[in-house]
Amino acid sequence: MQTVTVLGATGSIGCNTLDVIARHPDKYRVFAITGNSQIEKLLQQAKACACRYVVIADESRFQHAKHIAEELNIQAEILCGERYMNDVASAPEVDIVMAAIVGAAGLNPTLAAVNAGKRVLLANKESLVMSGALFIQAANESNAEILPIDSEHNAIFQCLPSHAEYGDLQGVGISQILLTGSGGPFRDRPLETFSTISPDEACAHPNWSMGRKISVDSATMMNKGLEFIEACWLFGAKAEDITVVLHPQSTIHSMVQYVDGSVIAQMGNPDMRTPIAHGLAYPERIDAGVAALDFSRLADFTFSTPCETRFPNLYLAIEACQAGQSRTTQLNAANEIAVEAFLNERIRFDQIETINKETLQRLEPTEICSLQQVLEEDRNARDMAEKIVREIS
Ligand SMILES: NC(=O)C1=CN([C@@H]2O[C@H](COP(=O)(O)OP(=O)(O)OC[C@H]3O[C@@H](n4cnc5c(N)ncnc54)[C@H](OP(=O)(O)O)[C@@H]3O)[C@@H](O)[C@H]2O)C=CC1
Ligand SMILES: CC(=O)[C@@H](O)[C@H](O)COP(=O)(O)O
Ligand SMILES: [Mn+2]
Repeated sequence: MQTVTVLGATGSIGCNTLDVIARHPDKYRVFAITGNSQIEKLLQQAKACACRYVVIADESRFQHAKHIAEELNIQAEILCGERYMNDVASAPEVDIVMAAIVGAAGLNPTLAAVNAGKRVLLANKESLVMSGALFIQAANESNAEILPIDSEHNAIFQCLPSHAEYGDLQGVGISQILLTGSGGPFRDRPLETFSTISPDEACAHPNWSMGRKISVDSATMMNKGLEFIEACWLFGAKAEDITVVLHPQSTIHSMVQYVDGSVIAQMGNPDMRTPIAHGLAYPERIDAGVAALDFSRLADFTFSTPCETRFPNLYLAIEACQAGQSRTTQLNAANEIAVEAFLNERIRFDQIETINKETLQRLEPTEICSLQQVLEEDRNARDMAEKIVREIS
């Protein structure tokens, strides 16, 4: 029996994780779940999975949560604040931690799990983008097992040879990692209408059902940019080892090309329960509740190169990746502020790029050697991005 903590249980990945776990009561038991604003949903989840602890990030909702827990007769202990999120991510009873908090808020609890040497199912890509070298170093020191949950990285992981050494892709005959992206909802939308895109339109991803922040990132293709950086850290790849390929159907989740001309792809229906089940059970396989791919019903199967004019955020992220850690920390922070400002209708969709680019232009690259420096860089870039939002809105 494996014991699991789910960070970000109320979100899209969190719900899918609890769904897969519930299919295997003989294999997994939930130790703790965490959430932020969706208190009733979180407590209903606690009742259903019979976890020992529930942690609420937002302290202002604690009393309300205790009240509902009493009403629902919930046995779990209700805790509140980041300290307890870190505790349930690192507790000795825990074997596996699903890191599915969205954005920079996920960094500290995810690192707590890494430092405690857990099997970490990494959905929170922002933590690697913010702190890549420190994150990987922490995992090496604690022997934490980082398993990629992001569908592309999970696919790449499945396509790599098991004897691949971190940082030596060429040594096992790999010539390219082919990172696929759908192009989101605006792949074919006339560019001159981008200024009128609404938050709901941006969140309507054609293939995946996801939280609002990552959905907007998919629409700008910043998601693919963050994934480019994430792939570099996860697989010890250099920017020139990775090519982004547009594949609108999201049937192939990514590929690895070898020097002998072979290309190995991982395919499946677009359902995050597949990578989640893979991470939970690795190296075994368990039922994820996902329908088998029906090749007789696959209509199109197409590939192209993403256009820089349509998707400038992707290229901004690749440039930041080449420029080093402080630039990706700054870009991630600016993008979180920009996406939130767009979702709150303070800026237009096409101004997300303006905020991201302008923030990088106004800040200098710095050297990052500690977590404290990561958090300082993140803070500075947020302040700068917020200033620019105020200037243009
Ligand atoms: N959804 C997907 O299919 C995929 C997601 N990912 C990555 O996984 C992560 C989660 O994405 P997704 O599930 O879509 O996001 P959601 O927005 O659906 O869920 C986010 C979760 O984080 C919690 N949360 C939000 N803010 C805070 C905070 N300040 N402190 C603590 N917890 C907080 C939310 O709590 P509450 O809801 O209670 O407010 C919720 O549980 C992201 O990093 C995303 O990039 C990667 C690949 C695919
Ligand atoms: C499901 C998942 O992993 C998302 O990150 C997905 O990749 C989003 O689709 P895009 O390829 O449109 O960004
Ligand atoms: Mn992805």
